[in-house]
Amino acid sequence: MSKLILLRHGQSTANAAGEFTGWTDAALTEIRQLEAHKAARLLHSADLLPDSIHTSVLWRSIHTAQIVADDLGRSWLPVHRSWRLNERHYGALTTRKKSHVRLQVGTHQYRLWRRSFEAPPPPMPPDELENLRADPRYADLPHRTIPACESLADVLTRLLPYWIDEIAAELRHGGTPLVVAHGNSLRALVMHLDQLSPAQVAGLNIPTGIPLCYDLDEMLTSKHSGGHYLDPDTAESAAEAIAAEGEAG
Ligand SMILES: O=C(O)[C@@H](CO)OP(=O)(O)O
Repeated sequence: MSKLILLRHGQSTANAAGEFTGWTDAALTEIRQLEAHKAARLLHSADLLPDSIHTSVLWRSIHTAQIVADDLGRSWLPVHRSWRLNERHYGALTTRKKSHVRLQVGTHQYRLWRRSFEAPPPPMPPDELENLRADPRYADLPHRTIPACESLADVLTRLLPYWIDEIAAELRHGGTPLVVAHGNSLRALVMHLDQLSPAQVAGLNIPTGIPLCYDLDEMLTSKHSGGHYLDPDTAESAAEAIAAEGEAG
């Protein structure tokens, strides 16, 4: 049996401000760095010690992973980074306030953009996309690989090769990888692991800073659908709060 640990980065400044973040870099709020420290404590108490770390190429995932590794006394862990673990590219919604978008386009469209499997948000304007494509962290990628926006289906498509080639390969060799990623890249991964339907994934919200653990058999099938959060009560209320983002007012 293998163990997989998933962790959404600690709450970022953009999360706190109620903005769509996507591929922009947002720092962890000072107070929310505590979430990363708490995640390490939970892992330590559960005796769940990762032997490798996978992050996206976005700061909030990189910084959270570093705090967790340091707190576990495992700063030496091998770290693998990939744009394939990035947050969903929110296109033209990036940096916009969620509540403003909902008021502008209506609740139905807002929810479709935010949580449906198929609906992509409107594309990022060409000049902003050019800037993104010029970012050195994406220098090795063909320009057409950097999208102007992504649906959750697009995220799943770009994430699966990394899951198969890197994370699943490690699990098959008995490793315990810690994947520190984002609300929507983790929704896509959980959808794959738990074989969720598009309707089911629409209701799935991943809280920040609480490790979600999966026990997987040799076929990498989960023993318990949904895995288990190391702090289930907090995870439940935090997931409800995330579902409600942008809905008030
Ligand atoms: O802003 C974003 O990129 C994500 C969270 O990281 O937001 P949401 O939960 O609304 O998909």
